[in-house]
Amino acid sequence: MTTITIPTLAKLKAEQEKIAVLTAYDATFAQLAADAGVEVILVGDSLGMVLQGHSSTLPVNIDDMVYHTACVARGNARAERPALIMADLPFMSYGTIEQCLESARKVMQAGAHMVKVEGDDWLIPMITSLTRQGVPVCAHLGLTPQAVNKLGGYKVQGRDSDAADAMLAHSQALEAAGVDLLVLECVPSELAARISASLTIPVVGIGAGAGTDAQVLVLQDMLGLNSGHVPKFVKNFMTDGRTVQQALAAYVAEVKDGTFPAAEHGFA
Ligand SMILES: Nc1nc(=O)c2c([nH]1)NC[C@@H]1CN(c3ccc(C(=O)N[C@@H](CCC(=O)O)C(=O)O)cc3)CN21
Ligand SMILES: CC(C)C(=O)C(=O)O
Ligand SMILES: [Mg+2]
Repeated sequence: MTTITIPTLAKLKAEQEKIAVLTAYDATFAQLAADAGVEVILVGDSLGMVLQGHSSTLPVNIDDMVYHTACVARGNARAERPALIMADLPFMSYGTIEQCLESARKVMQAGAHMVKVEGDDWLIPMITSLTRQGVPVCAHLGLTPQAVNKLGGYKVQGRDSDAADAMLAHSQALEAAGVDLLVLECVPSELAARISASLTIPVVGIGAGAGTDAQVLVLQDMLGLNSGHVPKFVKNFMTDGRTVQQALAAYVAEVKDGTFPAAEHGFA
């Protein structure tokens, strides 16, 4: 079997097969995730919270992302069927075209196959440039953790009808600008389903209900390693005496057959 590519993901959406995404930040878990059948590994800037112990993703810098992307790329390469590696561009590393291209160059040269950026319309010049340079892009809408200070907390987004209409319009503009994938985080399930149905590109949900084309969770969260407040969208798969490998396989199976997410993992 060959590595997962952008066209593979588009084909999975077209064939209505759900796509399983997980974060990983190191070689061991990257290989385990790929071997469990995860199609996309996200080297998320959530590593600032999960690995570094910060209370937001803002302290993460591009060198952190390069280091963890390189670790993940080495583990992923040992998998029987490597996943597609997506790397978050961290806070304030993509505000201008020049800075965005330089940040993307660093993570792509470290082994990423795609970059992810948080934001709406304002990203279009950066997306256009990345796309022209051959860099696949994932956009991230809804709860965008890098904007936590503006949003006033980790809260569900797009609840009123104006915000919902704006999110749909932004997602369509981002697709038209060339993005290959879209993450929707903490968005009412009905809105996320409406956006997913209106786009050709796959939509990845986290706290966005069962109507998206793909699901993502933070690896530690789905292994039950969460401390403190556990977000509503998290499900612990490390149950029933499972090994880590079995928990990862259960996650992939439940995403594929639609068992996860259940209604209780989404927002109205
Ligand atoms: N371990 C971990 N898991 C994540 O999913 C995650 C991170 N870290 N770090 C970066 C962001 C931050 N995320 C978060 C953090 C908290 C909530 C949360 O508590 N949400 C409330 C919703 C409140 C409302 O109704 O508006 C919840 O109860 O789920 C959501 C996303 C998602 N990301
Ligand atoms: C939660 C996902 C979507 C993310 O951006 C991250 O892990 O950083
Ligand atoms: Mg992130």
